[in-house]
Order: sequence, then C-alpha cells, then structure tokens
Amino acid sequence: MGKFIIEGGKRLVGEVSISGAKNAALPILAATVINSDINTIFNIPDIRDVHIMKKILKSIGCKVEKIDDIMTVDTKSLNTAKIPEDLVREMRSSIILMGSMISRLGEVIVSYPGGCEIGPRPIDLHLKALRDLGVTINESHGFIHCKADKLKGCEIQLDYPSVGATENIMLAATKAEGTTIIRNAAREPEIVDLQNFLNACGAKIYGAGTSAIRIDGVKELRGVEHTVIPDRIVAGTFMVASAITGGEVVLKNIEVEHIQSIIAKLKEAGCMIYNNCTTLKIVGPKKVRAVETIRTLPYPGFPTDMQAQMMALLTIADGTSIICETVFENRFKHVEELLRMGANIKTEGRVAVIKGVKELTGAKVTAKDLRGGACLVLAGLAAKGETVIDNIYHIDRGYEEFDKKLISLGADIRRI
Ligand SMILES: CC(=O)N[C@H]1[C@@H](OP(=O)(O)OP(=O)(O)OC[C@H]2O[C@@H](n3ccc(=O)[nH]c3=O)[C@H](O)[C@@H]2O)O[C@H](CO)[C@@H](O)[C@@H]1O
Ligand SMILES: C=C(OP(=O)(O)O)C(=O)O
Repeated sequence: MGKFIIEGGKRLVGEVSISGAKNAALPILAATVINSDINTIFNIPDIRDVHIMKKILKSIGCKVEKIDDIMTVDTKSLNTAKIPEDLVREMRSSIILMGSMISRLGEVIVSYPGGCEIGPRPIDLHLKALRDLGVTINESHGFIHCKADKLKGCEIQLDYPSVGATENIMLAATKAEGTTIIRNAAREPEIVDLQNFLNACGAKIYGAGTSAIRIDGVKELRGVEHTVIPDRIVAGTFMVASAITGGEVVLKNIEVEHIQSIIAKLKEAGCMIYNNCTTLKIVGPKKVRAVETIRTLPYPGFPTDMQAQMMALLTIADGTSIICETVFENRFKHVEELLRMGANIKTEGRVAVIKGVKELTGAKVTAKDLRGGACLVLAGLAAKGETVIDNIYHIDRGYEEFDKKLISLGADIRRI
C-alpha cells in the first residue's frame, strides 16, 4: 500500500493539463462492446479504474491496447457473457457493462460491483429499467444473471436521476426494437459524452444533457474514433489546490461550462478566477472566506465528487460553513481524518458544520475513498509540517500522476 508524504506550506504556481474524465472514459469503454468492431478512444486518463476496465475487456475476449492516452479496443472477438467477479468487485463502473453486454449478446452474468465505500449503492433502478426493456434477471449468491431474447423500447420514469442507471438504459436500448424514453434522466456531461460516442457509432439518441432522453433503436453499430471530455472533478481538485495554498494555477484542457457550480463556490470563498472556454486561471485568496451552505446535487448542482475537496478548503476559512451531502448516505469518512489535522468539523447525518481554524497541522491520516483521499492531499498541502497519507490506491483510482502534477506546481509531495 503506497503512501504520500507531504510537507505543507508551499504556494502552488504554474500550469497543469487536465486529463480525460474517468466517469466518461469508463462507460464509453464499456460501450465499445456493443459494436463488434475497432474503436479508438483518445484522452483516456492513466488511472487505476481504467486499468481495471482494460483487464475486464481483455478477460471477455476483446483486444485492448493503450499507447499514451489512446486506447484501441477491438471488440470483435468478445467470447463470453461472464464478467470476472474479482474485477467487478474492484470498481463500481463495471456495472455499466450490464447494458452494453445485453445489447451485444442478449446476456450478461455479473456480480454486485465494488468501489469506494461512500454509503450503500443499490442498483435497483438499473435492474427495474432493464426488466422494463424485456430483460429477465435472476439474482442469486451475489450474482446477477440477465438474459433477453428480444429488447423492446419502452418509457422509463427514473425515481432518481441516477448516472449509472441512465447510462445502462441508454446502452441496453440502443439496439432495442422501437423507441425508449428516459424521464428524470441524469444530466451530467458524461451522459452527453456517452450519447456522442454512441451516435457516432450509428445510434440514434437525442436529449442527453436534459432530463428526457429518447433512444430510437437501431440494428447495428460500427466502431469509431472518439475523444473523451476533460475531467471536471480533477479540474475542481486542482482549483482547490491553488485556492488552499494561496496559489496561482492555470488549468489547461478543461470545459469551463462543466465546472460552473465549482467556480461559483470558489469565488464565494475569495478566489479570483479568469477564464475562456478551455483554460482557467485561479488565484487563491490571502484568507479563505466561509461560504453559504453547499448542497451536493445531481448536475448542474454542486457535485458530490467535489464535496470532500471543498471541505478541505473550508477548514481554514474565516468563519463557519455548512455542507449538506444529499447524494450519498455516508460520504463524510474524510472528516475524522481532517480532525486529526486540527480541523473543527461536526457532523450530524448528512450535514457537516465546518468552523474555520487558523491553520491545519500535518498528521498521519488514511484515505478511505477516492475523493476523501484527494481532500487529505489538499489539506496536507496547506498544513503546517508533515502529513502522511496511507492507502493512496484509492486516489490512484481517479487521478493521473497526481503527485507529479502537484510537484510541477511546486508542491513538496513524495510517494513511497
Ligand atoms: C462511474 C461514475 O460515473 N460514478 C459517478 C456516478 O456514480 P453512480 O452512477 O453510482 O451514481 P448514481 O447517480 O447512480 O447514484 C446517486 C444516488 O442514487 C442512488 N441509487 C442509484 C442507483 C440505483 O439503482 N439506486 C439508487 O438508490 C445511489 O445510492 C446514490 O445515493 O454518479 C455519482 C453521482 O454523481 C458520482 O458520485 C460518481 O462519481
Ligand atoms: C464515487 C466516485 O466514483 P465511482 O462511482 O467510480 O465509485 C468518484 O469518482 O468520486
């Protein structure tokens, strides 16, 4: 298990290039199996979850190669409906293969997915929608066996705009007979990217980015070249790195439209932000200001995946801030670690009250999940003295060369 050792107090200055989005790359890689052809996907981030997806695709017979940020996936030789349990357990996104495998083979056998511990993550909405499309589902001993002789388009009203359920429905409905409508669909930019990939392959999907998505079933799809959108959460994390160190960082290769809710809160915290569509400069304030209540919400609300990083910043704000985590039930595991660093935070259920302290102090802490781990790195960058962060494999799930990029901005961080 690797560790990061950070000597805090260095002001971050310079330029950083933002990698492709994990949450767009993974469903798009899963989607390649639909077309039984060769796909070339650009701007693939070099992160642990992508390595796991590569292993999964290989394990089911696909030919996969990655050179730099380009991944070629030849899905012609796919030869099994069973996804290996050990790999599925490593990563939540493996569940997105359900929709694409059903579309390709009419069958998939998959176990319940793993991933970060941020509260219970049921897949009832996925399964209900797949049943509506004509899939027979048998669940036993932790396995889900889905089978469909014929998929038939239908109208699906989601009880919650689940990102994964929206993606699975889009994938399963792409080659269904007739039209599928998803209402109360997730509106995240990654859903739009998936639609763009599938449509380039020959699918007929309309409305991604709004809460109603229409999928007109088509017979076949072909392989294509596609470039994954930039990672809005990685962008937000580097913005907080600049803010928390009073730094001056320029982010390149971003989509500013996707990070508006993060920009708004960082401005409220006293940051100066200058941007065009794909580049942004953020100058951290001398003293961070407390902000009005942050409520995590589905897009375009404030992203739950930025909650922990924002909390790190607010620990040293002038005044008290409140964060209300509405998306996941148990996404405050970083709080006890921030307390070890001298933060003053009280939680009750899904609400955290953060009273800013003058400074954080370095401590030995443990990453419990991906974004909670990133939050501890950010806190360590600002803290006085040395911070040692354990279990950094969580962070490697979603950040490409995090330490190297921070070092290039002037941080004192080592991986051991
Ligand atoms: C790989 C990927 O894209 N991961 C993102 C995706 O996860 P994921 O797709 O898992 O998130 P969802 O939008 O599905 O989950 C949101 C909420 O709905 C609940 N729910 C979801 C499905 C279901 O069948 N039943 C149910 O109750 C979940 O427990 C959670 O409380 O969106 C989350 C919310 O923006 C992000 O934090 C994750 O980074
Ligand atoms: C929770 C996250 O990812 P996943 O859904 O892959 O666990 C995340 O990216 O913060």
